[in-house]
Amino acid sequence: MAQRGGWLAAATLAAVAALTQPAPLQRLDLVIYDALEPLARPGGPEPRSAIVAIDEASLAAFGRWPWHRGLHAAVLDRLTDAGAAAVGMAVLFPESADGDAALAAAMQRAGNVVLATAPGTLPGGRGVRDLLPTGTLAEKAAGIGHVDVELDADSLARRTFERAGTGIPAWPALSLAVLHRAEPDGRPPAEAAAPAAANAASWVRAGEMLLPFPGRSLRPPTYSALALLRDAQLAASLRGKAVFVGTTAAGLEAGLATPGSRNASPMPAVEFHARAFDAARSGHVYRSAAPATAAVFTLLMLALPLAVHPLLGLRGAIAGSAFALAPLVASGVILYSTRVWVPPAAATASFVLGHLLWFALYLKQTRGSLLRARLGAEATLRSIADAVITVDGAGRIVLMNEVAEKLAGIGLDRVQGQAAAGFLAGFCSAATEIDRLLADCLRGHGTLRLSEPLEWRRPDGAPCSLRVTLTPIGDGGAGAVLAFNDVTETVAFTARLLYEATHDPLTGLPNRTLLLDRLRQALTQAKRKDSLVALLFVDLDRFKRINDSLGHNWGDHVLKVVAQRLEASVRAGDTVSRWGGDEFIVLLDNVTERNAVASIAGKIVEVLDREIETDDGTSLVASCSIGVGLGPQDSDDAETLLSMADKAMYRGKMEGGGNFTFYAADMNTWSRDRLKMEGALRHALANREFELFFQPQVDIHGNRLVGLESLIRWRKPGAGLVTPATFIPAAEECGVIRSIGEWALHEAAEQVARWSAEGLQPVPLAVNVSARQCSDMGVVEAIRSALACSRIDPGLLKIELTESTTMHNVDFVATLLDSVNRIGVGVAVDDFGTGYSSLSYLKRFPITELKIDKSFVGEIATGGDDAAIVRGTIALAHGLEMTVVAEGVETAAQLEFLAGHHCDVAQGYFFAEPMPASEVRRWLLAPPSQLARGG
Ligand SMILES: Nc1nc2c(ncn2[C@@H]2O[C@H](COP(=O)(O)O[C@H]3[C@@H](O)[C@H](n4cnc5c(=O)[nH]c(N)nc54)O[C@@H]3COP(=O)(O)O)[C@@H](O)[C@H]2O)c(=O)[nH]1
Repeated sequence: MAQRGGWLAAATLAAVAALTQPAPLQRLDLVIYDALEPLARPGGPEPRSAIVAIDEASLAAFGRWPWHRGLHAAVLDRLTDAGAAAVGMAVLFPESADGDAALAAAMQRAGNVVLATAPGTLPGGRGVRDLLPTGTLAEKAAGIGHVDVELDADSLARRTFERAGTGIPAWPALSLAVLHRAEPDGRPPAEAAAPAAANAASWVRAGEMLLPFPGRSLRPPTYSALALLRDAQLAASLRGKAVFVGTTAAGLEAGLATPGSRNASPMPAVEFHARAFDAARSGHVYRSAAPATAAVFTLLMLALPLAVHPLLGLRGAIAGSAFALAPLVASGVILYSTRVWVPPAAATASFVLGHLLWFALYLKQTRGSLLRARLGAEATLRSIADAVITVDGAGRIVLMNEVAEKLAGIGLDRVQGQAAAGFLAGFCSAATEIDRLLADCLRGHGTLRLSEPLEWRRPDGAPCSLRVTLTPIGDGGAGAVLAFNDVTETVAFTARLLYEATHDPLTGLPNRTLLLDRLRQALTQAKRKDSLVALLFVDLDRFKRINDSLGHNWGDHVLKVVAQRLEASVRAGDTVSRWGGDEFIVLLDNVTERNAVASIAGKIVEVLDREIETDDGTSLVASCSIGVGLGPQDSDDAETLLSMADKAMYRGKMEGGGNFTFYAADMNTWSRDRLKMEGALRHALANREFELFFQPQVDIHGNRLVGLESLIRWRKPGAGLVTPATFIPAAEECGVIRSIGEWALHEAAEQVARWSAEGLQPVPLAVNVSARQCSDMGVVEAIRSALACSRIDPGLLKIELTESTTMHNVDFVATLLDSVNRIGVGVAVDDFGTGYSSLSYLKRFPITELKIDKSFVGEIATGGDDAAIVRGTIALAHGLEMTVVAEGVETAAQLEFLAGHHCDVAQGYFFAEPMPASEVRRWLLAPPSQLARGG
C-alpha cells in the first residue's frame, strides 16, 4: 500500500507540474484549439467591418509616415460622407502634430470615431503607461479603445481582451468600442472594475476574447486610403460599415501571425481588430475555462485509469487507452456548445500518465506474482518426492531438483547443458524411448507418459522403478519437465498381488487363472506351428482319505511333495499348476507326438506312486489317475480341452485308477448319460422311489431261516420295477451311491425294527455296500446312525462287500471293517472267488461270512473245477472260522452237494426269489420244515 501511495503521489506531482509548467502543453492545446475551433464555428454572417489600409500605394502618393494629420482628417471626411457607421482608428496619436486641429474637426464632424490606445513604456523602463491620443484629439473622439493583442505561447495572435489599461483595465477593446458606436443598441463595453490592488506600473487585462479566424472568403474588405480619397464612388460602398483605419504597408506594420495566416503573410493589426469586431458582433467569441475547472478535469482524468483499469483487467485497460481521446472530444463538445475553451492537453497527459502509471503498477504486480510463482515452484521442486529434470527446447538439461541429483548421484552443475537422453542412458535402458517421447513433447504433443515404469539403477547399483511423465513448458517450444515418480514399492506390491492372484499359496504352483492363460496361448501357438499341446489332469487317488485319517498337515505335505515331483517330471518350459484340492494340471507345450505324452504321463504315475515320507518317518503312497487331452487335436478351446482331460481322468479312475487315460470321443456320451442318470437317481431318492426286497438265507443242516439279504429295487414311475444292475453302477460312478447306500442301511435297520415291533423273531439282515462307499469312513457313520435311529441289536445287521472292494485298498478297508466289527455289525464278503483275494489280507479282516459267488454254484452238481473251488472255499472259510453262504442255489442237487461238503447256509431261487417285506413275514413265522421251495 505504501508503495502504491508513493506512485500516486508521484503521479499527482507530475500532473500538478504539467499544470504549473504549462508551456509545452499550452502549445499542444493551441494546436488542438486551432484544429477544433473551425469545427465548432457555425457559418457566420458577412463581415460588417471594412478596412481602410494605409498601404504602400498610399504612402507612395501621400509621402512618408507619419502622415500629416490633415490627411487623416481627409480620410475621415470621406468616410463621413460615405455614411460609415463608425470608424476605428487603429493608429496611435500620443503626441501633438501638425494638422491636429483639422483632424479634431473631422472627428467632430463624424461624431463616431474611436481612437486607439496601447501600453507604452515609461522613460527609463520604470513601468508602462497608456499611450492615449493627445488631449485635442481625445476630446473630439467618440471613444477610445485599446489595441492590445496577446500573443500565445506559439507567438500567434488569437486573443484580445474586453478591457485593458495601465493599473486598471480602463479601456475597452477598439473592436468593442467601435461596435458600441456602430450599433448603439448593442452590448456596451463593460465598465472597468477596479482591481483590488491596482498597480499603476503594469498593464492589466480583463475579459479574454478568443477569436475565430474565418477563411479568406469572410475577410473584411480592404480599401487603399489612396483609392478612397481619389474615388468618391468607392467610398460609397462603405456606407453603414464599421471601418477600421490602419497601416498595412510593409515596413510600417509587422503584422500579427495568426492561425489563419500561418502559411500566408502575417495579418495586419487593423485586420485583427476588424475581425474582432465581426466576431464580437456575431457573438462568435470564445472564453478559456477557469484554471480550477481545467485542474479538476485534469485530476479526474488522472484518477480515471487508476480507478477503472483494475476492474477491467489487462485487455480492458488496453482497450481503455482509447479514453485518452476523451478530453479532446469533451473539449470540442464544450467549445461547440458553450463557447468555453477547456484546454485538453493536460487532461490527456494526465490520463496517459495515469494509464502508464497503472501499467507500471500492473507490471510491478505481475513481476511480483511471477517472482512469487518462481519461488513457489522452486520450493515445490525442493519439497516434492519426485525427481524432476527440466530441459530446454533442445532437450538439454536446465534444472534438476535434489531428489533427481540423489537419484543420479550427480550434481546439476556437472550435467547442466547435457542432452537429457544421453544423461539418462547411463541409468536406464529406456533412454531412447524417453528421447522419442521428449521430442514429441517438445513438438507440442502435450503431456506424455512412459507406458511402463522405468527400471532405474541407482548410483549404488540398487534398482528402482520410476513412473516417467513429460510435461511441456507452454506449448513445448520452451522446453519440458521430466518427472520421475518412484513407484518401486507399488510395482513390487503389484507384482506380489499378481503372483498371489495367479499362484497357489500352498504349493507355489500357477493356479487356474494362470494355467488357463498359458493354455490359451499354447493352443494359439500350437495351431500356428502345427504342434500339440498336452493337458494332463492329475487327480490323487487317496488324498481324501489321507486328509481325513491323517490330518490336514499331512495332506498339505503330500500336496507339496506331489507338486515338487510333478515339476521335476517335466521340462522347465512346461506348466505344472494346482487346479484345486488334490487335482493338478500339467501343460506340456510344443509336443510333437502322442507317444511322448504317454511316456511323460507314465513317468508321473510312476513317481507319484512312490512313498512319501514325513520327518517322523511315517510314509504313504499317493497314487494318481491322469486324464490326457491333446490340443488342438481334441479341441482348440481351453475350457473344452480341460473338460476332456477331466473326463478321461474320471474314466481312468472308474477303471481302477493308478494310470493315465487319453480322452476318447465316447467319453462325452458316457458323461452325458451319467449326468442324466445322476439327476434321475437323486430325484428317485427324494421321491422315495427306492424300496428294499429281501432274499432268505437258509441253514442247510437245520433247514431254518438264518438270515436275509436286502436287495434294492427302483419302482420307477412309468418303467415298473428296475433292478439294481441297471442303476447301481451309474450311482457308483456319479457318487449318488453314498446317499443311496445310507438310505438302504437306514431302511434295512428300520425294517428289522418294524418286524420286531410286530412280534416276529428277526434274523440278521445283510445290506450290500459298494466299493465307493468304502473309500472313506462315511459308511461307519451311516451304520451308527441307522442303528441309533432304529434301536435294533447291531448283531441283526450285516454288511456285504465284494471281494474286489476289500482287496482294492487293503489297509483302509481293514481299518474300516475293524470299526464296523467294533460296533457289533457282521461283515460278509460277497461274490467270493471272482477276485484275487490275498489270504493273508483276508485273515486280517474281521470277516464273519464268505459268500460263494453263484457262478461257481451253478455247475457244482456236475463236478469239475467249480465243485473243487467250492469245496476249497468251504474249507478255507471254515479254517478262518467264517460262515460259508452259497449264492444262487437253484436246485436240490446243488443243495445236496453243498450239504455234503458242509456248506453252512444256502441262498437262491431254490428257496425263494427276492421279495417285498410283506412277504417276508411268512418266512419269519414259518417252522423250519416248511422252508424248502414250494413248501
Ligand atoms: N450297493 C448295493 N448293491 C446292491 C443293493 N442291492 C442289490 N445290489 C447289488 O445288485 C446286484 C444285483 O442284485 P439283484 O438283481 O437283486 O440280484 C440278486 C438276486 O436276485 C440274484 N439271485 C439270488 N438267487 C439267485 C439264483 O438262484 N439264481 C440267479 N440267477 N440269481 C439269483 O443274485 C443277486 C444277489 O447276489 P449277491 O448280492 O451277490 O448276493 C447284487 O449282486 C448287488 O451287488 C444295495 O442295496 N446296495
